[in-house]
Amino acid sequence: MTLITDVRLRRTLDSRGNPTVEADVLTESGGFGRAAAPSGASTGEYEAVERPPSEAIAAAREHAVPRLVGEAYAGNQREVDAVLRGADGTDDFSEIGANSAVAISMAAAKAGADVLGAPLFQHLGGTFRGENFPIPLGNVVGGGEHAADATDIQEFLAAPVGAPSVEDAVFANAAVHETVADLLEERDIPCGKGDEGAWAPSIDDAEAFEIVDEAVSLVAEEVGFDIEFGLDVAAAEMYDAESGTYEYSDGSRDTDEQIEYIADLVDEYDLVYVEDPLDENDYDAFAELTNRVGDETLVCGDDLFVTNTDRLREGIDRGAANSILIKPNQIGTLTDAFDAIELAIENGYDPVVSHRSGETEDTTIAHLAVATDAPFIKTGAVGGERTAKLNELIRIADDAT
Ligand SMILES: C=C(OP(=O)(O)O)C(=O)O
Ligand SMILES: [Mg+2]
Repeated sequence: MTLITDVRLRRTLDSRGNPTVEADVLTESGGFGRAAAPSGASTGEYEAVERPPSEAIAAAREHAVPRLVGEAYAGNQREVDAVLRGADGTDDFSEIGANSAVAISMAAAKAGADVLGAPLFQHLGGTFRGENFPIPLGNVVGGGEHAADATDIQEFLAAPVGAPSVEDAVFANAAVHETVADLLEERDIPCGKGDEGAWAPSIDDAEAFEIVDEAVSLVAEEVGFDIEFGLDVAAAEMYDAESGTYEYSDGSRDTDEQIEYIADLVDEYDLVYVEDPLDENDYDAFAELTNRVGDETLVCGDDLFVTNTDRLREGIDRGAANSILIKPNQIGTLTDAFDAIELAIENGYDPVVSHRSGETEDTTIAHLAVATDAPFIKTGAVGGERTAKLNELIRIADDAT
């Protein structure tokens, strides 16, 4: 019944106004799934390859579609994803593009769920999925590669760790976002927004810490539960391999100084989450920082692990980080993302399912997070392509109770 009868691919717009790949998967018994690929700006060196959408679509039509139509079953996700890998024939999806691969993979999952008449999270997670909902990490101030002339640190993320429900958590993050705007206004700091909808003021990181710290405290007091915050440093973007230093607007830090700096920030602001605090090639420095602050905070590898089980295994062996960011398009298929989540959980690493800075209305990651019982999801705080996922989480929670 879930035999794939058609795969349609087209170019659509992402949230940055760039073209992306959208896929429709149709099945024999009338199942339908549609999904679109997101796109990163601060991409990791070891990510699967995103090809220009028109090239990715042409290559997928030539190599993948004929092997799927009339051949593979949308209800069998591992089979669909194995066909995608086989049709591509490379390690990094450089033939059909990880953007075509992930769009087809996610659309097939939705078509499989549609045939069953089950919500996607149920199809992906099965009867024995967990009962928990992820805590959303909401980007409220940012810069780096996501906004010009703003903070060096890419993302300041509200973390409503004490929220009694996913709905309360989502609204708390939006309230922190709004409170940040009030505090900026009080200080006469004009600002626009970055790619993910976070405020992107032209201030230094020290001032951003003050403002976000105050905003989370004010909102926590108002809502009556604990809200902390965390960071995506995206340190690979500021690392200069030649000099071995991290380049900030106000000077450089060598690796030891960077470790010291991050450890001090964790202590000073009780950070609950620190993503990519060090360069993507420096497992040793990640291990050293994890050793120092890993009991107090999540040290998360995004560019470090790129949702890749080989890189995660290396991290586990070396004690680098205690958390992994999961971005399906970094690796190309839902199967690969699932395997990375399972490997993480088996080894005590917290998976954090994540959006990209260039997004679409697609809500697959909300279902993936619930299906796998991931403790966190990072998908912004405001903005249509971000609220698409946040509102889907609220709907899933509503349906599940
Ligand atoms: C979401 C992120 O940004 P991008 O999609 O640009 O990699 C990130 O770095 O975690
Ligand atoms: Mg990141």
